[in-house]
Amino acid sequence: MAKAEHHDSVRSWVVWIVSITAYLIAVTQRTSFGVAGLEATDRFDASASILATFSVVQLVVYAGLQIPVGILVDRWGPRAMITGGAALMMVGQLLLAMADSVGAGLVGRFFVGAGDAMTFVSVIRLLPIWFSGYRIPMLTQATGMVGQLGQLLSLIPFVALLHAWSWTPAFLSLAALSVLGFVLALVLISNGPLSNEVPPAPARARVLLSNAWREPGTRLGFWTHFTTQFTTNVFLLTWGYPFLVSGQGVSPATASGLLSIFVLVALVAGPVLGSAVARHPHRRSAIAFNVIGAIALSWLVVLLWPGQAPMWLLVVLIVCVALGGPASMIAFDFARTFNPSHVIGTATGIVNVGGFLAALVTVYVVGWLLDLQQKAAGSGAELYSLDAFRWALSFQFLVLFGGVIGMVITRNKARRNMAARGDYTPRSARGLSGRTEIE
Ligand SMILES: NCCCC[C@H](N)C(=O)NCC(=O)O
Repeated sequence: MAKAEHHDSVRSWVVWIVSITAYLIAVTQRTSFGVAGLEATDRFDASASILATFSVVQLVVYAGLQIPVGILVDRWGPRAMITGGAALMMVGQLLLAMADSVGAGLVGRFFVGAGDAMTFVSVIRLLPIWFSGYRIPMLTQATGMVGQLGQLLSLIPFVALLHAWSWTPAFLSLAALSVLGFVLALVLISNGPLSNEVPPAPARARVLLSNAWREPGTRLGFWTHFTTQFTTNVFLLTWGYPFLVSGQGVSPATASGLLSIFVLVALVAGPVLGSAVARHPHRRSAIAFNVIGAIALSWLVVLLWPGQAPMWLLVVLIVCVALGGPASMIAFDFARTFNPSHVIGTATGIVNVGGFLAALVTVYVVGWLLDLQQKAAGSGAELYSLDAFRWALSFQFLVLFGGVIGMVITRNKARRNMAARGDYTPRSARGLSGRTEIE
């Protein structure tokens, strides 16, 4: 991509800092309900499965809105979407602050999920507007990393507020945080000089979607996100903790320590992968395949290990699974570089469905397989035994395999298209030609 005059300017950095602040706030809103589980159980007089419904509703809303959001980012620009997202999250947290029934709480969580869904894709869309190509892979990684710090805001100050002030004031302060995000985004984010490139009137949604989907590079991004990210989500959102504690016999405190390795790995691996992608854009899918190989191999060894795995092996597993988070950001690079600028939002939305869809399916099927084995073993059988986990978590290999097939097919298709345009040769794939932006 040619460097425009406004690229990498002071204004660019202001827009980026404000937009990642909006994303950080969105991740805080996203993760706030999870850390208030015990208080929510009391407030709504809820069972574990009702509590789980709150997370599922939020994830389904998030994943389901990615494509509409991507299309709207291309039509209205990222600024409207980030400010709109902050407004929706504010409404959602207000409703949650006042809610005293499960139904009212779920409506609040629906709004939070919808506002959250509008943020990340818009922030990623701002990067090629404001920065030159070589900076974008690093900034994409940095965006992902900063966003994850939002989880710390939920874990530390929000939990402290919840304990000191109770439910309503704590959730009202989260609503106030989104007001801050709204005002900052409204005042300081701009769609840039390219904003007048938004394509004109009707049928745009269908056309944008079909243009983005027909591009094999978008589908390569979808499958890359699908395959790299889902094991991280499955581990962090649901099955990691019970697998470690009940399956592997690790103490709850050690399990929490092991889960915090995810943040460490993201902080270290993000810049490494970002600079690798910036220096070797022709190696992007190879980098993703290596991470996927490490995830599959580490799971294979842990699940085949006779008895409980030693601590060093569990650490290796978690490091490999955690690499999936930063590796999944490569998928957005495919969306950006294979599509014309007026379709990048839509393509980014499509890509961002991948990992969340794979995670939703896997979380559900693993739970179903655990239940099934318990039923088959008869009454009194342990739900979370190590052997039950071995079979249930093996479902991940099917998803990994399906994702890799999708990646190989779409990568080959992307290469064929590029070869037809004269943009790809086996030499360029080895990085010897000086051409950039291939997979
Ligand atoms: N450093 C890991 C960040 C992973 C981010 C992830 N790939 C992603 O797709 N995030 C979307 C979001 O809305 O957070």
